[in-house]
Amino acid sequence: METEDILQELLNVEVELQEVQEQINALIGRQEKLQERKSELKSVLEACGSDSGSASNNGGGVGAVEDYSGTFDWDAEAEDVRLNVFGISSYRANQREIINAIMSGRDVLVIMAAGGGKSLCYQLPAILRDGIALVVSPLLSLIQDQVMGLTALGIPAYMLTSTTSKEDEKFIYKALEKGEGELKILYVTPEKVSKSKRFVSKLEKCHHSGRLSLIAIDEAHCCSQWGHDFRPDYKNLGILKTQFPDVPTVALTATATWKVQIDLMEMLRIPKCVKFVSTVNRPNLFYMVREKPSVGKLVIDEIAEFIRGSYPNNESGIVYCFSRKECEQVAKELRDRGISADYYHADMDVKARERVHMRWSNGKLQVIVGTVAFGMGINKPDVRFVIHHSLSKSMETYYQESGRAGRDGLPSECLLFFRPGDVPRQSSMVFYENSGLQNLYDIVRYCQEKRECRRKAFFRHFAEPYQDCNGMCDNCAFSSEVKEVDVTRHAKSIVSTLHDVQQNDQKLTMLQLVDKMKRKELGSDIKKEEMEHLVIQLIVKRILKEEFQHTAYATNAYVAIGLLGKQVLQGKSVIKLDISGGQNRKARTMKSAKCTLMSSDIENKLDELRKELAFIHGGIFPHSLEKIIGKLKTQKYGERILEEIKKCSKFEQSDNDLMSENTAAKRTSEETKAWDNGVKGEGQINENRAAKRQKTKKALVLIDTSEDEE
Ligand SMILES: Nc1ncnc2c1ncn2[C@@H]1O[C@H](COP(=O)(O)OP(=O)(O)OP(=O)(O)O)[C@@H](O)[C@H]1O
Repeated sequence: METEDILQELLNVEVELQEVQEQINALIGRQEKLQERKSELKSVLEACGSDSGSASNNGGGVGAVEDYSGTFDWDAEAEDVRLNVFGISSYRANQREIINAIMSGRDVLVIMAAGGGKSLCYQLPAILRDGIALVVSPLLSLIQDQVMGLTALGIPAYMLTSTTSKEDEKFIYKALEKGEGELKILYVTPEKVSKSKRFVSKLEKCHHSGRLSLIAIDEAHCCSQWGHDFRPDYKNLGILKTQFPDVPTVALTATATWKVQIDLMEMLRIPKCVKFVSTVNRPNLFYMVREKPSVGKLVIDEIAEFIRGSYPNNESGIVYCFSRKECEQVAKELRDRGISADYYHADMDVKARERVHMRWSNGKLQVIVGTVAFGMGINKPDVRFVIHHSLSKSMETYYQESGRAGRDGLPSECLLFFRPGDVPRQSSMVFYENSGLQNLYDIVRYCQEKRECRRKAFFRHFAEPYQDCNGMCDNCAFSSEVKEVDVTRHAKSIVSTLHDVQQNDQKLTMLQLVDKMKRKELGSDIKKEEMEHLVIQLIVKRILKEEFQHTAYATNAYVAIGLLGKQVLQGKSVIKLDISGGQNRKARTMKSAKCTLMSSDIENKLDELRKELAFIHGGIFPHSLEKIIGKLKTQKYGERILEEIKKCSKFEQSDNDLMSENTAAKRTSEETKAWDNGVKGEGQINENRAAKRQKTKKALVLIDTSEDEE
């Protein structure tokens, strides 16, 4: 054998070995994913076997389900606090059970969708139990909101953060150490626990004298590196359980995949916690995806048209953008089109950000155009639309971001603009994260889906059984003409083109590849945009793959042949591409959708509203009532809700004063029934109302003050 031949064969063997190694890596990755999915499906099966909303015990061994819905010693007192302190007429799903589990001294994990009412689950036991409850929360703004709300309800709540005055700090430390002064709920950031020895030592003293009532960890998904908001200081919170093993710990989050749940239970050292998982479904959100025009100005035209058409009365919304520069540009262009919009991103100084946030919260600004920095801590309940100018980095992030719409339970819209060209921008940011590319490709699949219910993707992602969408997504609400085109020939040509390119030691970006393909005669029977979709689809299916190269200023994404590329070249795969007919996607909005929508959810919402209004009939002032009515008028189902409000509003006096108690006699029979179901007699009810009116007034004063400050 000639030396040259040997060298050639050696080279071939090395190349093949490299290929085999790549395949092994990919298969190991796939194996991990499948293992994870297997466990998720098993837990779904378990959940299906038991009643939904029931508690599962992670202790293993003994019966998997515990019942916290029965009667308990503290029932009457809990009802009393719920009604008289929080002014809440009835529990929502799982709240009572969670409260009972905490009261029973158990560690608890609560997974409840945004706006579901997680705060009450730890705040109510904090009041019932003797001593001080410690709440760890990730953001100052969240803490401030909570403390302000609790203070308005007359609950002694404080925060110990960088903004706390010396005087308050002294008061808090005295309360912890000596039990002096009135302190029931103390909010801190995770940094306080992990970095302040002084604080932890005071906490130890508090515990030592039996006055640490419970520990609540809000936004607990921040513990996990697999979650979407990992915060290193959350990792150290496990010391709380180690130091205070007998104090019930409750971890709360809106979303946690199975992997995140395992991770956070380990981090917080609560392996035997009772788990309450409520559905991730947000039935009031209408999900839709639109093809994003390649010309930037046309995208803004569409966004502006959507806002003007569906939300002409200054209803609040958020537009999420990929970059800071894009935020500023989009906000300006929306303003040029007559929409009151401003931007929010991490590059602004804190004061400027707060100002924008405040104007938006007060309804003085209709739209915030933000990066992901505009995230956790947004408590505005009446956000009617969330628009994604470009795709998020994962299903989980999209669920969170779009979930900022409709926290008040009223119908709201989530619109995502997708174009394949946005994928490499995202992938070059996330490829180094744990499962970053896989997560991105999951949402790409969601965006490219033209038939399947959008909710199905969420249920699949969070390993939950499917629930009816009730026509609340574009794919369910509108019949669409989708053509399935056989593009095997094109796929083969793409792979062989890339093969030639790689042979010549060259690289192509996605757009360069598409251009090259379009120049070939073969590509001419599908449009350029369709070719882009095809390339992205081939990447998601591992026929192609993305490769990344760093320069001094950026990371560039290139397309290469993927694990399954050879199969296509050998003619072993058939590739199909869904192509939409010529429907006008702009006409696809919730307003025009014929959804059979969520009658039961609307009924629940009405019921809650009815009870609430009957309860605070004198506390709602005519101008705020007008505001609610104005907002609801533009809403689907608004008319129904409006009628209900009007029914209740006959109790209102025309001036801003409180209603005289004798008008209570005019309550409708339904409202009377709601009251009869309550625990109190009429005298007590009147007292409740008076208390609630006071609280409402107090809260309004607080809001007014903050507006003045602005
Ligand atoms: N049982 C109930 N009946 C009526 N309103 C309730 C009930 N429980 C909570 N709420 C109200 O629902 C709203 C949302 O509650 P909360 O802020 O606790 O939600 P959350 O689950 O923490 O949401 P997020 O994850 O978005 O912060 C609040 O205005 C709260 O007062």
